[in-house]
Amino acid sequence: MTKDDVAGCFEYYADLAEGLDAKQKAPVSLPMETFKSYVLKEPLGVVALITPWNYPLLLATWKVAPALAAGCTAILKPSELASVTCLELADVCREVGLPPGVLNILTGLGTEAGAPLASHPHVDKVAFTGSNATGSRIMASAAQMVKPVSMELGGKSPIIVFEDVDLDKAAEWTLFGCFWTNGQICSATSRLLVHVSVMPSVLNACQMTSQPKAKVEILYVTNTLTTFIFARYNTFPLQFTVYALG
Ligand SMILES: NC(=O)c1ccc[n+]([C@@H]2O[C@H](COP(=O)([O-])OP(=O)(O)OC[C@H]3O[C@@H](n4cnc5c(N)ncnc54)[C@H](O)[C@@H]3O)[C@@H](O)[C@H]2O)c1
Ligand SMILES: NCCCC=O
Repeated sequence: MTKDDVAGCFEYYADLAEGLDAKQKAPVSLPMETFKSYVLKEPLGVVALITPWNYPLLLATWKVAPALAAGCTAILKPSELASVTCLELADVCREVGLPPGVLNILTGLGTEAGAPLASHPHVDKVAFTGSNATGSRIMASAAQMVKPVSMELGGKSPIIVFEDVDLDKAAEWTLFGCFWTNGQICSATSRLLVHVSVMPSVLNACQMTSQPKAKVEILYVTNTLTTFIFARYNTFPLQFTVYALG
C-alpha cells in the first residue's frame, strides 16, 4: 500500500510542477495599461523536512515530492527510529537522475540533527510532522529568524455516532479506525462521541461495558513491541476514550 501511495504522490506533484511551469509569468490584468504585472513563482530555497517514525516513507514523501516540485532543495531528517526507507528513497532519486545535492538525507537524533537543522540560518523553511511538543520547539526556534514553518502535529480524531445510524457498522468502523495498524496512525479514531441514547448499544457492540457519561479507557497492548510503539506514539498506553453526548 505504501509503495503505491508513494508513487502516486510523486506523480501528483510532478503533474502540479508541469502545471506551474505552464502558468509561469501569467499576466495579471491591471486597470492602467501603462503598468504591466505578471505572476512569477520562485522556489523558497533550502527546506528542512522533519518526519516521524510512523509511515516513515509515505510521510517523508508527502514533504519531499511537493518540495522538489516547487523547485526547492531539501534536507530530509527522518525519525531516528525508522530512517532506512528514506535512505532507500534517496537511492531511487539518485537512480532516476536527480542531481546531487537536491535531496539530502540527514539521519540522527532529534536534538542532535533535527534541532540544529530547524535553527540553521541557511534553511529557508521547516516542514514538520510529529508530536505537538517537538512542533512547539521547532516553531519557537524558527520564530527567532521569522522562518516559515508548516506543522502537522498530533491530536485525537473523534468519531461522532448519532442515534439514527447502523450501530454495528458504527462500532466496526470505530474500532477499525482506532486500532488499524495497531493505532500507529495520526488519524486513529481514538475518541468516540456517542449520543447518550445509543451509548449502551454502541459500547456493547464494541464489546465494552460502561455507564453513560463515564469515561472508558481500554488497553490493547499485546506485546512489548506494541507497548514500546504506543509509548512513543502517544501517551502511554493508547487511550480509547468515550464520551456521551446528550
Ligand atoms: N499530523 C500528522 O499528519 C501526523 C502523522 C503522523 C504522526 N503524527 C504525530 O507524530 C507523533 C509521533 O511521532 P514521533 O514520536 O516520531 O514524534 P516526535 O515529535 O518525537 O519526532 C518527530 C521528528 O522530530 C525529530 N525531533 C525530535 N526532537 C526534535 C527537536 N528538538 N528539533 C527538531 N526535530 C526534533 C525526531 O527526531 C523525528 O524525526 C504523534 O504525536 C503523532 O500524532 C502526526
Ligand atoms: N495513511 C497514512 C496516514 C499517515 C498518518 O499517520
